[in-house]
Amino acid sequence: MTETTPTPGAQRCGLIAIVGRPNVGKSTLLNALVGQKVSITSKKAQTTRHRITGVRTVAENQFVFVDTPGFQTRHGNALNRNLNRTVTGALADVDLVLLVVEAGRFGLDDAKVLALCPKDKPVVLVANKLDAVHRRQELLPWLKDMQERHPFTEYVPLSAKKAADVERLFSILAPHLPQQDWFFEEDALTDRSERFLASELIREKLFRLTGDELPYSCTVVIDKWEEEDAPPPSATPAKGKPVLPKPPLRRIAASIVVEREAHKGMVIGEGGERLKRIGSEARQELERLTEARVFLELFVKVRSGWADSEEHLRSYGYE
Ligand SMILES: Nc1nc2c(ncn2[C@@H]2O[C@H](COP(=O)(O)OP(=O)(O)OP(=O)(O)O)[C@@H](O)[C@H]2O)c(=O)[nH]1
Repeated sequence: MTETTPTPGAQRCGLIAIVGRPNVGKSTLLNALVGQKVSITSKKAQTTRHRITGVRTVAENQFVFVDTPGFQTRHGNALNRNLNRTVTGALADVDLVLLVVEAGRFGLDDAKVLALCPKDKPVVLVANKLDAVHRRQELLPWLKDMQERHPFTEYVPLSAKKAADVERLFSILAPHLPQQDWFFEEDALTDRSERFLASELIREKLFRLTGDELPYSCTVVIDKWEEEDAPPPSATPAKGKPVLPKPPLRRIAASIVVEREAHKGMVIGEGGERLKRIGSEARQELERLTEARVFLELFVKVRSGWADSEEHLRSYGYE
């Protein structure tokens, strides 16, 4: 929702980090806030590994969202150490932190994320999945308990799946943004490249179509990305037929990197059916998002132990 440019000096703009343990609904909230799919949502925990920025401008306020991965508490391997660094790094330079928890619940994992939140910045408690709370009055003692844990700037029970709740969140957050000029054009949505969107989309299809069988440590690497301009309209068009411009073409090759040979089979599926479906669904969505024709080739590679090696992480861009 963008409106007319306000008078200079009245603009507010700030960086907002969305943090929380895995599976509390951070990606769902971000997607609802920025109004376009920039991050993937999945029933599988820990599917958000990248720092993603979404931008939304409402009246004179520009909200710049930084989606951070859940604070990893269970596994100590290099991948997760890397994630924790991302969380701390993302929080160092923001203006506002949204701590997402599930309404009525606050466990050890949530407490660990709260401990990472900066003490000198406003932290808003977003109590998500309100629709799943059947006895609302039971939330009152819980909210009181939360007040005792941290002097949160605001307490916002909501459901990230309800548009009205999400719009209300903007008006709650706006007064906490610093008064400064916008960082982005009014209609900017994300600073992520199409390449990144492509790998995220493939990953989303991968997890959706493999269900719970596949460990979260699988990743997608874009090996080739070629863009061809739209060809000029073909010679003489048939009489009376309009010449429609052809959309540009993207030639993309990507590898799904799995940890074990057995996982490779899961991704490929019987007779290659599953891999075919992952590719075809990702291609269709990419074509819609980029308004280009997409030629997508998918490969599956086994990279044993990659999640444990800092060196591999660097080569896959998890810095
Ligand atoms: N009932 C209900 N479910 C929700 C709501 N918001 C998110 N979910 C569900 O919670 C699950 C996790 O959502 P995500 O948005 O992927 O969670 P996340 O915190 O980004 O997870 P990680 O990527 O693992 O850190 C999904 O199955 C969502 O559909 C909500 O408001 N109500």
